[in-house]
Amino acid sequence: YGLPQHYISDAENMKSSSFTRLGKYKVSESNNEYETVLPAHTDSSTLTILCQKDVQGLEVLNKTDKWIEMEIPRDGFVVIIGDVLKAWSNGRLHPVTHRVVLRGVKERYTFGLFANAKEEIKIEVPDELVDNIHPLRYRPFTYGEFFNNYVANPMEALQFASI
Ligand SMILES: O=C(O)CCC(=O)C(=O)O
Ligand SMILES: [Fe+2]
Repeated sequence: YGLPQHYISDAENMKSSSFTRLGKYKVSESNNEYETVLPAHTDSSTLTILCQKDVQGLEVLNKTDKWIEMEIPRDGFVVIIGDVLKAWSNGRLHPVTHRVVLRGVKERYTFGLFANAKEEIKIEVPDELVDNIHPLRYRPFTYGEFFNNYVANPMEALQFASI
């Protein structure tokens, strides 16, 4: 996108509050139907990296609003763009809406790395990503400001900073 190869920002300078999470999803024994165990959402991270053990279940929403079942390979990872990276990239990178649906009674385990900036870190579109064809779409904001909006309204979390 025209950025220098090494773009150093505050968030890159380890001022992060990234975390990992081990997830366990289980359906009730009595339920033989498909069950949505994690509702549709986009991530509040900058970037999420996920792997899982054996049981599939991740689904992503495509451009025509169809749910697509992801097949995560045994030793593979899924990389999901978070809302923050959408703003940071001036709208070039797109956070995918995703959910977890279980189709059997076997529990599903996932392990995720959620890359996040600390609350006080400013998310600001680099000048290189703004030009006549790509006018500035998001004003600068702190991660904390974003997160408050995400909690209040997860599906429109970037609205507050949209220009
Ligand atoms: O467990 C998964 O496959 C997805 C988890 C997820 O989307 C999340 O924790 O935000
Ligand atoms: Fe997610």
